[in-house]
Amino acid sequence: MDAKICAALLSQVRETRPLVHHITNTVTINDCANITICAGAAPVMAEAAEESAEMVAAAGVLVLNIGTLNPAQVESMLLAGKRANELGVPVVLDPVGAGATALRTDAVLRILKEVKVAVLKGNAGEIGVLAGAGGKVRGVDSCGLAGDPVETAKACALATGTVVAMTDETDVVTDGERVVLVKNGHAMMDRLSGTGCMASSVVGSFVAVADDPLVGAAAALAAFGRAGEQAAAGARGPYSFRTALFDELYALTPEDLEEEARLEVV
Ligand SMILES: Nc1ncnc2c1ncn2[C@@H]1O[C@H](COP(=O)(O)OP(=O)(O)OP(=O)(O)O)[C@@H](O)[C@H]1O
Ligand SMILES: Cc1ncsc1CCO
Ligand SMILES: [Mg+2]
Repeated sequence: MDAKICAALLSQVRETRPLVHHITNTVTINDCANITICAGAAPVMAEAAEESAEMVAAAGVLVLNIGTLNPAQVESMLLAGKRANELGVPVVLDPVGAGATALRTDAVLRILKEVKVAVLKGNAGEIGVLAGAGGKVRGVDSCGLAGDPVETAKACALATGTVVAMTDETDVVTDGERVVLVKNGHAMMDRLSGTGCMASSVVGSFVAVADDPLVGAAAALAAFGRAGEQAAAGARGPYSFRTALFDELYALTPEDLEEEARLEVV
């Protein structure tokens, strides 16, 4: 896993333009659609239970995000997720707010039990909760971890049988054995609602074209983080940063990513 692979995957997303089927929250749904386009992929949001399994047949990846979940939406996620498994379409799960309420925690555990998830992408608090390692979540925000981030992410990966992508200042991507740290990004990304959801959309875009979900997730977080670094340069505050974040991901070249991706394989 190195910066060259990140660049190659970015090119591949743009060449193949995979369809990224989202069942996601109402807060950031539009941001997720547009960041997917800026990554080079094609979004579709389709959550009705009457169509979610049908839509996933056309997709390169399914992104499930429980940010504004309700019981009917969870049933639709399960239908789409099971169909994705039958078809070999990878599934990315964003456990937004897991640990904040029982509904959220239970929904994530049920999806993980009934659907084979390729990548579980959460913030530190969410992953800590799902690892049973003392994470804390208030609303949708991480209140941090009790223990070591790498050990927590590894424990979560082993407990869930997924690749875990735990976002923070340094992102930790692991399948429980291999560990990649991604050091791209900017603190401004934490001053804006939805960067975590957008990170899941970008992860989905890359996982759709990658042979290995761990490599796809790490490359995606490097690309998104690099866009964040570039966007912060001219931003006056969170909202001008937001606009620049889309523009910088759209403008990101494989050459720049190969030079600037800051990965550490541990
Ligand atoms: N302090 C930071 N420095 C660099 N990058 C950061 C920092 N905080 C967050 N990021 C980046 O921002 C993105 C979102 O991560 P974060 O952990 O904030 O998600 P989140 O809290 O779930 O987001 P949200 O709930 O607002 O959608 C990731 O790509 C992460 O790498
Ligand atoms: C603020 C918020 N509440 C539910 S989902 C969401 C978007 C970012 O997680
Ligand atoms: Mg955050």
